Amino acid sequence: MIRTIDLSAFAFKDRNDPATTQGQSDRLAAARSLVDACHSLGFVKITGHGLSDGEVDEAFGWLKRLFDLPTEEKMKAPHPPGPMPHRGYSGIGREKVYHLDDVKKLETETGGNGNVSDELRKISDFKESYEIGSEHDDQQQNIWLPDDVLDGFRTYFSALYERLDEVADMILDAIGVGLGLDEEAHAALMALHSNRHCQLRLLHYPAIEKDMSDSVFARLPAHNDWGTFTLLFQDSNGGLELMDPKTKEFIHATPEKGALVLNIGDMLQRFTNDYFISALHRVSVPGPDVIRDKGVPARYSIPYFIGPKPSHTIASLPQFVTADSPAKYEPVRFDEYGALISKYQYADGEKEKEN
Ligand SMILES: O=C(O)CCC(=O)C(=O)O
Ligand SMILES: [Fe+2]
Repeated sequence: MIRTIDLSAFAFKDRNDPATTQGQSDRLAAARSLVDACHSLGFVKITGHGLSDGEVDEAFGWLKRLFDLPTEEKMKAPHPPGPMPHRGYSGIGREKVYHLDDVKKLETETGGNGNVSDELRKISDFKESYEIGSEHDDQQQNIWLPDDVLDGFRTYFSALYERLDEVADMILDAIGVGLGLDEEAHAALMALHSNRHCQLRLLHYPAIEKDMSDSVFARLPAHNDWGTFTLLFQDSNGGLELMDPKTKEFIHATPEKGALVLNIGDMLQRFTNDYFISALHRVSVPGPDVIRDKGVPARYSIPYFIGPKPSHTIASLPQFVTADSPAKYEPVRFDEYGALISKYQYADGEKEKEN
């Protein structure tokens, strides 16, 4: 079962004054539970994060309006070829999500000559997405729909980015408190979050109709997120599954009103030298029998990916490297790591390079 941790002691400082003894002990208890949950599974549900149900419902209202637009309207903000900049709209099946191990295997099998990208796309992802970053990102500019297509879209989502960024900062701070880090280590932890380099992703997995039971497609294959951690809001239809690292079984993240799902990403795994494990997760498609019987409803989700600035080098914190747990990772630059992982995300980028 996925644990649910209430972080209101951190989110509502006015109600839980950190200067008081009660405020201090409430914060410490919540932070320790959070760390404990991240340590044992690598994912957790969080309530009391500061976003009201109304705010979350409003965000999903925007997603519905966005993805209900005709394709030619959505294509007025097209994601460019290649993985960077990772911004704008990607139509159904365009972006491919995969596990790095699958890529390594295919690269070995083909001796680097075969078309890994085509192989990965034999089963395409039945989803469409829209990627948004900070308006102050110095490396990737946002690609917005013109205002006459969806009035207020840009204003709304650039504000939501900033709002989620505050939540991310609060959660990272809580993790530091829960880990009992000293000032220097806490600062190193907080550097795993750059306000200008996070990513807000809007996702729509269309309904799978009964008559589609003969087609083979994925929604989102099992993968790890490569940043620090990810916060995810999902609609009431569910579908997200995360792997328990001990039993290797996938656990369904049952939707819970008011709760977001946090999953640890590769950078926090490396920073903690495996004290936190990056959570393998997926959105699966039920078998043909289920589809034939009743189909699968559409799913909307909003992940927010937290990461450091691209040039930041992530090294394991010395206190996590011990005789019992020797160093497992070389320091790595975040942008170099990301480039390795996202290489085949957009087939057109690879083709462009070949030509
Ligand atoms: O839609 C979901 O629930 C999962 C999204 C996700 O894992 C991703 O975009 O990396
Ligand atoms: Fe993910």
